Amino acid sequence: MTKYSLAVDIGASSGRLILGHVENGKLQLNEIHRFDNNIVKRNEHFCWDIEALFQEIKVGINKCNELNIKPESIGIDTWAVDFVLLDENDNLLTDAVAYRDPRTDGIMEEVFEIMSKEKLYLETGIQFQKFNTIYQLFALKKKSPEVIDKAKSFLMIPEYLNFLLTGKKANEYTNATSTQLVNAFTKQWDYELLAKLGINKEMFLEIQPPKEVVGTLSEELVSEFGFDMKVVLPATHDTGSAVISVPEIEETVYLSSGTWSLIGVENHFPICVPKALKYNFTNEGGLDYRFRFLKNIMGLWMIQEVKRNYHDNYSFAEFVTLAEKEKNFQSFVNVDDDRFLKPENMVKEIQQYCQQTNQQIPLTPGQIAKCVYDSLANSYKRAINEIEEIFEKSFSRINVIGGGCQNEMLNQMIANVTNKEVCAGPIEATAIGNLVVQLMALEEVEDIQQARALIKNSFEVKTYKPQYVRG
Ligand SMILES: Nc1ncnc2c1ncn2[C@@H]1O[C@H](COP(=O)(O)OP(=O)(O)O)[C@@H](O)[C@H]1O
Ligand SMILES: C[C@H](O)[C@H](O)[C@@H](O)C(=O)COP(=O)(O)O
Ligand SMILES: [Mg+2]
Repeated sequence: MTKYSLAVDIGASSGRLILGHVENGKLQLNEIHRFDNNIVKRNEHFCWDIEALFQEIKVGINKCNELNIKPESIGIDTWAVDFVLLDENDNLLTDAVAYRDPRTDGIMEEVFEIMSKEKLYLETGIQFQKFNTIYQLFALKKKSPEVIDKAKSFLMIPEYLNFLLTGKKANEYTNATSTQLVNAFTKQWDYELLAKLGINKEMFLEIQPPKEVVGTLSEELVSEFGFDMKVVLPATHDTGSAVISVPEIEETVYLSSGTWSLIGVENHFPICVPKALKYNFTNEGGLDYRFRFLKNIMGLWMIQEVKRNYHDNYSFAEFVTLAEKEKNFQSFVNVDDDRFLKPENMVKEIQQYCQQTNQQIPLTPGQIAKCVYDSLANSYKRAINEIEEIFEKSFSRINVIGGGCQNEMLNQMIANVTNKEVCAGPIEATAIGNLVVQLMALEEVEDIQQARALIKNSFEVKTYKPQYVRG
């Protein structure tokens, strides 16, 4: 009998539920539900509407009944770093505050007074993003120490959604590493660091690796859906799941291209050398305790905000078409400037940056989009140069995965500026990585090697060769 698994992949801009099963040696996908994921304002903070997200998950699960499919398992992955705290009665003590909220402004520097940046990096190997969980918790402790003291459970977003499904609580390794509170070598919570920060360690649970089963659905949900499922821990950090889907990981730089651009390589040990710190690379956890040596680049968030600024009058595909008509326009912004993390108006922010740097100011939607794409491609080139400097080797291939791999113009730009071959796909890399870990838990797939072979055999990737562009 065919065994189906259900992946719930919620990125920072959109969520999707995708059924997966193996048939004729290929992983067959069926997207059964898709929804927007928008930041909302609550109690003066930018937050995720976690209740709405859980309702969307339930809508998606119920659609299985319309298909007369009862999945064996479900697995949830989302963006990193964000969390909720529960009290002794498992009631929410906090909103699901979003990492783009300004509550962590200036906090990183305060933490460095307790533990130096260098020591923090040597112990955790995690990149310095001002919104890392460590800084969110320190900010919360400063503003509302009573909340931190009352907290009995720390759950990251996928883990809280698992709790709503099962009543069970578990912290998962790949996402836990994004907090900058896990020791890269022990792979456990860094209790000494927590003590120094005055954060109670009791609320952190034993870290579990991907493939573990959290539990099964609550009785209430079984009666609501009409069937039960195993709730499996995929790599619950979405990028952790995405990287599993890179079919040819050796000699490859992956670019997980979605709201964020996560660019890096797969490693089997953490690299915390001074140059990695200087270039702000991270060592986030991967499947089977691999490491994702990567860095965050602002990503397609910028074009998402541009789209919103133009009142959604243009689709993502239309922005590409408009940009292609502006081949002679070329201005660049530093995409990783904090000013682009959550500006009032992205279009104006980009125009102001170009004016302040004495460049041609993009005025049309096509010129704005071209500026974003050119700037992202340049940032990717710089990151790849840094990776090759650290590894003292050249990488021959770039694999773009995620929604952004549909941007053919950007794929070609990346090939041209890096002078490397670009492979694009799979689009739903995160959900695919989520699914294959569930299939491993169900013993349908043996290991990551077999999973990658299955993925290679199941999904087309499009190749882009460097082209000489007339100056
Ligand atoms: N048809 C398309 N053409 C070009 N770019 C696209 C297309 N569809 C989606 N994208 C890009 O993919 C991005 C979303 O990627 P996705 O991986 O779904 O994001 P996330 O997981 O962060 O929500 C969009 O911001 C957009 O820039
Ligand atoms: C805030 C984190 O850096 C972010 O979650 C990143 O790690 C990530 O995974 C983003 O994934 P998207 O699919 O939302 O781009
Ligand atoms: Mg994503």
